[in-house]
Parts: sequence; structure tokens; C-alpha cells
Amino acid sequence: MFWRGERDRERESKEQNGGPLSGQVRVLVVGDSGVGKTSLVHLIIKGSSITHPTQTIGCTVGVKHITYGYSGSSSSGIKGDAERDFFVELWDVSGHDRYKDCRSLFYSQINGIIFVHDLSQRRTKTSLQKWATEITANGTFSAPLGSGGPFGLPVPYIVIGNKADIAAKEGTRGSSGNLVDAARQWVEKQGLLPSSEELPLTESFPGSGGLLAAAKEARYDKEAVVKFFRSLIRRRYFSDDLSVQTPWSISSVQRVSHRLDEDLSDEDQSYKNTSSLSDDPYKYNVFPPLPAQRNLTPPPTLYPQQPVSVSESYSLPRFSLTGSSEFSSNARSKRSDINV
Ligand SMILES: Nc1nc2c(ncn2[C@@H]2O[C@H](COP(=O)(O)OP(=O)(O)OP(=O)(O)O)[C@@H](O)[C@H]2O)c(=O)[nH]1
Repeated sequence: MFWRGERDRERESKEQNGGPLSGQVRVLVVGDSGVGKTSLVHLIIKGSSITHPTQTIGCTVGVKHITYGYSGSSSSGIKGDAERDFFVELWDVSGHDRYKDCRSLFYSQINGIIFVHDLSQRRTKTSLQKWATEITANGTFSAPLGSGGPFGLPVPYIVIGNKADIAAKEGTRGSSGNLVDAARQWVEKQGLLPSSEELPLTESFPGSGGLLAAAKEARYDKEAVVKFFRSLIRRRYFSDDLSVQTPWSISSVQRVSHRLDEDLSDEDQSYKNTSSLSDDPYKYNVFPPLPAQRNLTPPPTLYPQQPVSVSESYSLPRFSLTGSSEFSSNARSKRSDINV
């Protein structure tokens, strides 16, 4: 294919400037049906809201391009030596129950997870633990952390509470219509239970302050999400960072999400690696495996990339190594669904 040839030529050219060009990390995006996963993925990749998302069939994959700066042992001064392209695959898994029995197909070689819930539907947050348990039980993981996190999750995650616009209008912290939630709210109103944590069944997902988003209004905490992606890249490709304690849940203090058009400046600076590795740090394949990785099949490389067995209609979005730093397939309708 033409695009592939172009890419190969560019890769060869960059490799002449020092080492492999790029790599990728895989991030699952999970949560109940209708919480806004597809809307968020579209926002993260395209930078704009999607007007009419359709229900995800099985899983769709979007790709976000990120450059990762490195100021280690490279001395050439050529930009290509100091930055590399990485691709964050966002696997948007359908939350619908009809795919429950087969969606574990998509839980493969996971580097990180974005859990999404709907702030106006409290039960969608409660059910995140169900998602975590399912992924832990059925998934395979790349660059896993040393010991199990909440629900046994072996990779970092973030939690995003979406539909902040609705929650704000309703002036609630999330009313699901669930009887337990209704009871909790009544009890709280009576002043009988100031610390509402005593009531069972409406558990919150542990370990994260959570991020807020309103995907429909193109609002999310871009900086926090990009930092999360970078931390996954760092974990997978820069071995010296693996000695650093990485929290299970990459969380930040809850903050008001900002508009996407507040573009990040100098994103790479915050993750410049200043270690003194003597070899080319981008030859990530030569690093010894992590203790936790030794028994695992090596993660797939970017070239070629067909991570799952899929129907004929499925294709990963084309990668472009020039132009915009954010891209994916053009629109949800053009992102080929994996039909399962
Ligand atoms: N008000 C509001 N609606 C939203 C927001 N995000 C998504 N929606 C709407 O919620 C509905 C479901 O959004 P999707 O993005 O398809 O949800 P999903 O989680 O991908 O759903 P599944 O594909 O069934 O798993 C759509 O009608 C969206 O327009 C938001 O931030 N605010």
C-alpha cells in the first residue's frame, strides 16, 4: 500500500538518525454503555466533540500520536534524535451487555486503562469494579507493575467522570435512580449520616480522585490524560523509569476540566529523561525485560500491527508520520468496527 511505503521510507530515514522510530502503547477504554466512551475517545483524538455517536459494535480502535522527548545521551542535536513518535491505541470497548461474553477478545497486551463513568448515573461508577475484575481475570498485560492493584489490576489506570454538564445542571453528585442511592441521599438530607460512606452497595472506585469531563462540550483534562499516556510510554520503553514507583491509579486532584483549545505547550518537557544511559535509549527492544514481563509474550510492535483476529471490514487507522499530531480514523462512522 502506498501509505505504508511512505511510512517505511520515513522510518528508514529517521532510523538513520538513530534507532527505531516509534512505538505504541495500548489503552483500554471501558465503562457501562452510554457513559460516553466513544465521545471521549473522539475528543481525545480529534480534539472536538462528536455530534451523533452510534453505539459501539464490539470495539473500535482510535490512535493518538504523541511525541516523547528525550534528552539523554544523544549528542547529535538533531531533533529526530531527541524526539520519537509514539502511538497510543485507544481501544473503545462496547459497554453493552450483548458483548459481555466475547469482549475479553480485546483485553490483550494492555498497557493502561481509562475507566469512564457517567456523573449523572451513579451506578455507572459502582460498576467500574466489575469492569476491573473482568479485565484482571481475562486480560494480558504489557509492562505490568510488580504487584496487583485494586481488583488485581496490574497496569496503571485513570478514572474519568463524564457528562459533567448534566451533573452540573442537575446539581447532584450523581443520581442514578437506584433505590440505594435514593436512600443514601434521603439519609444524608436528614443529617443522619454525614459520612455517607457507611451505606453499602454504592461503592466508589478506589484509588483515584478522578477526572471530570463533558465530552459533548469538548471539555476534558487534556493535560492529565496526556500525562497518563506519557507515563505508559515511559513505563514500556524507558527501563530506567521502571524503578520509579508508579501508582496504580494515576490521579490528580479533581479539577475543573479545561477546554481543548487550551493547547498544551511544551508537553514534552515534563517528561524529559535525563538519565545517563550510554546506549541509544530508543533501541527499546534491547532492554532486558522487567521481572514481571519475563514470562510474557513480548508485546506486539508497531510494524506490522494487527493485534486481533478480526473481520474483513476491520482496519486500523492509517498512521501518518507528518502533519497533525492528533489523528485517527476520520470519524466514528469511518472507524471500522470489529464485528463480533
Ligand atoms: N450531556 C452529555 N451527553 C454526552 C456526553 N458524552 C456523551 N454524551 C452522550 O451520551 C450518549 C452515549 O455516548 P457514547 O459516546 O456513544 O457512549 P459509549 O460509552 O461509547 O456507549 P457504548 O458504545 O454503548 O458503550 C450519546 O448520546 C452522547 O452524545 C457529555 O459529556 N454530556
